[in-house]
Amino acid sequence: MKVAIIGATGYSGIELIRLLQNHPYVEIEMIISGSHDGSRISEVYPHLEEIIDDKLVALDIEQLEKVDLVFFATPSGVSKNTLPLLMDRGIKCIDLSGDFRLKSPGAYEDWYGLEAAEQKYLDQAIYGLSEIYSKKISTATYIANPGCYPTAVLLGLIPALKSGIIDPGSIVIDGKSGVSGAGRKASLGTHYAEINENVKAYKLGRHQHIPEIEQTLGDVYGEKVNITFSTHLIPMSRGIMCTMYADFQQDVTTDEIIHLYKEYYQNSPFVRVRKSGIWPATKEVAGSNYCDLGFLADHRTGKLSIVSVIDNVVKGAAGQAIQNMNLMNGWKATTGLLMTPVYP
Ligand SMILES: NC(=O)C1=CN([C@@H]2O[C@H](COP(=O)(O)OP(=O)(O)OC[C@H]3O[C@@H](n4cnc5c(N)ncnc54)[C@H](OP(=O)(O)O)[C@@H]3O)[C@@H](O)[C@H]2O)C=CC1
Ligand SMILES: CC(=O)N[C@@H](CCC(=O)OP(=O)(O)O)C(=O)O
Repeated sequence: MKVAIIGATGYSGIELIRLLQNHPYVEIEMIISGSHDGSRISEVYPHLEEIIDDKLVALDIEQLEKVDLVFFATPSGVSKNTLPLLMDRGIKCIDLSGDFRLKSPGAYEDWYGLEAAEQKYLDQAIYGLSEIYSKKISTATYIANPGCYPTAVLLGLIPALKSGIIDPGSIVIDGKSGVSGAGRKASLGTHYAEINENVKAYKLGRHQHIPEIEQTLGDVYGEKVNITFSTHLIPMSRGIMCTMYADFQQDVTTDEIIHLYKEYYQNSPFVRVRKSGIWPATKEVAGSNYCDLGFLADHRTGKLSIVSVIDNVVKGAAGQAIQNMNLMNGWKATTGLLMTPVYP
């Protein structure tokens, strides 16, 4: 199958290229770059020298008719204009940005501060949280790939919420991300001296992933769910940890919770559930498509704690996008994605 990548020189684009090198059924036909067209990809990223030397090309919608699927690895605000042109031509797309995740144009405009795509285009995109919506994804033509934090949060919360164990009104999420989550473009907030030996809270109460998480929790629970979500930037390159807290509605033990999650994810090879007392760490998923989960049912406080870790660029972006491409094509979800995490 032939694919194209738009926004290839960003962190998610380059991760798509790395992962697709090992995919048995995919050939990268076009690597599209607005900033470096005419250069070789290995000139922009020397670690690819003698591995992949393709020339970067400028975007040309007509040329995309040659490929079977297009990945958008562009910032929010780009695909909402370009992806509808591909929808009109029936070309399969997976969008890694936030442009097609929210079903309400008003919510997108409120949280992203940008004009939304037309409703008829938003309606065609399926939210690509692979483990939860695999059936819908298998027949989809257009995928809105989830955000990095929502992937970690939703995989951690959904089984407990659906089973009625936790009070949906009591959910508090503490999220921490490595700096690659902010993309490759330099900025004051991600400058070395600002980040090194520092931890910063940011976007409290106004993070664009709040409506995305609430939309999906509401969908699986059947009622509106509001969350408290606090995000922090920490001095590492890759990785997200979300620690979540919620009040019990039922009397359950940690072992019962672990049993529930193991059953829920028994056919989900990328979700790994830790034993009681063992907590997942970001290094344990680095460079891989795994989401690892740990649990504590604390009867002293009446609260459930859930720890969820992913690699933001893999399971939080390029890896999950490839998992979705696999599901869309009827291939095994793990095709090309079974890497052992990089440790240490
Ligand atoms: N980094 C992460 O952990 C995650 C990122 N995402 C989402 O994936 C998308 C890409 O993120 P990421 O790779 O981190 O971002 P980067 O900033 O690293 O890269 C984005 C790339 O998009 C292209 N681009 C930038 N501005 C424009 C523009 N105005 N019009 C068209 N193309 C543009 C550029 O590539 P070129 O010049 O080659 O065209 C740029 O390198 C974003 O929407 C992000 O929110 C989602 C989950 C996790
Ligand atoms: C560390 C950091 O800045 N992370 C980004 C994640 C952005 C992202 O990937 O999300 P969208 O695709 O929804 O834009 C943030 O918190 O906004």
